[in-house]
Amino acid sequence: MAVYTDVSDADLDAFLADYDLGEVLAFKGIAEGVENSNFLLRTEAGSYILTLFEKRVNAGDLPFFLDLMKHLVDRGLNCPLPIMRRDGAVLGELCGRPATIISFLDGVAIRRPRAEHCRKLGEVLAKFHLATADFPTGRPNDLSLAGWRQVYDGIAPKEADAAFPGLRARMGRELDQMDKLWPQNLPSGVIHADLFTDNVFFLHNDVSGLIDFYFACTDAYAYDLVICLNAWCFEPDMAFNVTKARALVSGYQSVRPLERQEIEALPLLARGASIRFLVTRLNDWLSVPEGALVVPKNPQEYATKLAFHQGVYDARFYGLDFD
Ligand SMILES: Nc1ncnc2c1ncn2[C@@H]1O[C@H](COP(=O)(O)OP(=O)(O)OP(=O)(O)O)[C@@H](O)[C@H]1O
Ligand SMILES: N[C@@H](CCO)C(=O)O
Repeated sequence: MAVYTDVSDADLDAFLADYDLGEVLAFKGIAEGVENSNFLLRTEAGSYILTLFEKRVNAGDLPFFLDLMKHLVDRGLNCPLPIMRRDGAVLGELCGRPATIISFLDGVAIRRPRAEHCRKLGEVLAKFHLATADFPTGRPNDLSLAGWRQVYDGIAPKEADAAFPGLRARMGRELDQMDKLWPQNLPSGVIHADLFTDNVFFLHNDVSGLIDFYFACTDAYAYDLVICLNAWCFEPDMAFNVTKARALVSGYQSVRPLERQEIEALPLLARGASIRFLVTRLNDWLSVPEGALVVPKNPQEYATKLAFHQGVYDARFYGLDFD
């Protein structure tokens, strides 16, 4: 359960005094997620999610995320809307953390996606990229090359080697490779950057909404696509499912065709998308704060995905047809 910060009734009442949401009817910590503290909040006015921003989110970036959600809703993409306080602000402070209330989205996250879900995901991802093309601001990706290195450098070698022998050294070699090979100048814009299965809701076999925009940033569109490829197209035994990959990519291309340079860059981007989650997972695995209710995610999964992509020669491995 991702609850890093306990919120007492008195804290909650003081925070809600700035809102027009009526009496609290229910308030409980949410069992999913690893980044922030999330609570389901039901009041006389409706159902909401209360989020306290923890470790990785910079308070200065929050207006970007919250404005982005409003922009996406204006463009017809279903995602949560930040709820305004009486003074018009959408951000406050609770238990010493930046905190916000967003609308609750109906829908179910699919734990074991099938190819048709991957196709729908591809379509909605491309729509997201088109919808953000006129979003007026950007945010550098602080979890790209320099950011991966920074997280990696903060990982204690002894502890890492005790938990996962040899893994840290392999990661170091891959980071050196990425520094040399990372593709530049690909078509870019605002990307979601964390569109895992728990962040995409489905209803009646259609995508009903997207959540969790707190890694959104400016980066290559194709990088967002391979983050999804990693998160959606491997089986629980880590076998790569090319049918799902083909469905994902063709769903994406039905809305936004990839350029040749993007297709050629996919294997390297997929390696980067693997090391990105590998470094944060290994870091988090070794540093669960005392008292936090969280189940850290296993880094080994992304080490296996990285090894797969290191053996990929070109995008045909992902089910793309090109000459
Ligand atoms: N607007 C929403 N409507 C309905 N449920 C939500 C909403 N926002 C969050 N949730 C629920 O809370 C859970 C955790 O939210 P979220 O994914 O934003 O947390 P996180 O800590 O950032 O997690 P992650 O590990 O995916 O980064 C989601 O999996 C979902 O069940
Ligand atoms: N989606 C991330 C956690 C949130 O950043 C992961 O699975 O490692």
